[in-house]
Amino acid sequence: MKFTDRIYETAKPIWNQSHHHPFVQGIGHGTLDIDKFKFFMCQDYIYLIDYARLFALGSLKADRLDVMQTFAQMLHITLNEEMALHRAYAKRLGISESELTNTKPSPTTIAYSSYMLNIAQRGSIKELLAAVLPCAWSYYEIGKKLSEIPGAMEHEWYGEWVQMYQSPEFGEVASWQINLLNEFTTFSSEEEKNQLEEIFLNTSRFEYMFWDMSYQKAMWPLDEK
Ligand SMILES: Cc1ncc(CN)c(N)n1
Repeated sequence: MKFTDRIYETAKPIWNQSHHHPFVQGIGHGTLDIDKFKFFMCQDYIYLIDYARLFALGSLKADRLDVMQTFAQMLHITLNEEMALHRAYAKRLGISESELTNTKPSPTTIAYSSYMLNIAQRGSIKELLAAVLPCAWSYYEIGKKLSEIPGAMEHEWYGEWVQMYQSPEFGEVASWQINLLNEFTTFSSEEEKNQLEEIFLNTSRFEYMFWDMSYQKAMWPLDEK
């Protein structure tokens, strides 16, 4: 059994809950409150800035030129293609680019980005891959599932989002990461595999929390006025 098949099976209950979350279902059925989507887009934009840094770190840590190139390509796609979707949405939603970049991160965004960056800075390239993999893989899976809902790809607000994440180009990013992680873990001990699985589960949990945070538009639970 491939290592990624094993961790996919373990994470399935978490991924199922993400898929059935009202935020995700609201995108697919076109019923999501636009203010929640706006909140998500702003938080996701600043999340992606840190997410892109992980690919830069992957390129730095790689000891093979082809792996460096792959990480560099993923960095390019995130900064110039995925984030272009957010910039285009922001324009339509009346959010300026500086407002978008200067979004104040929510506690969940801080926790998720910090966790990933910590793993990427302190850990091995395998740990870095285990941390980023749920991001591309689960979004591709969600995009594919939502694209099967009649009208989801044509929705005036959420159609472009579904189109982007179900696209073969986005699926290729997930496949790159899956193949690399399988290759790098060929000779890993059971102990190392367990550690990598735990990282994969943690970022899968953070993915669920990100949907929920967006649905609740959850910032700090404090009144500072
Ligand atoms: C929180 C989150 N996770 C994953 C992705 C897909 N790169 C994203 N845009 N945002």
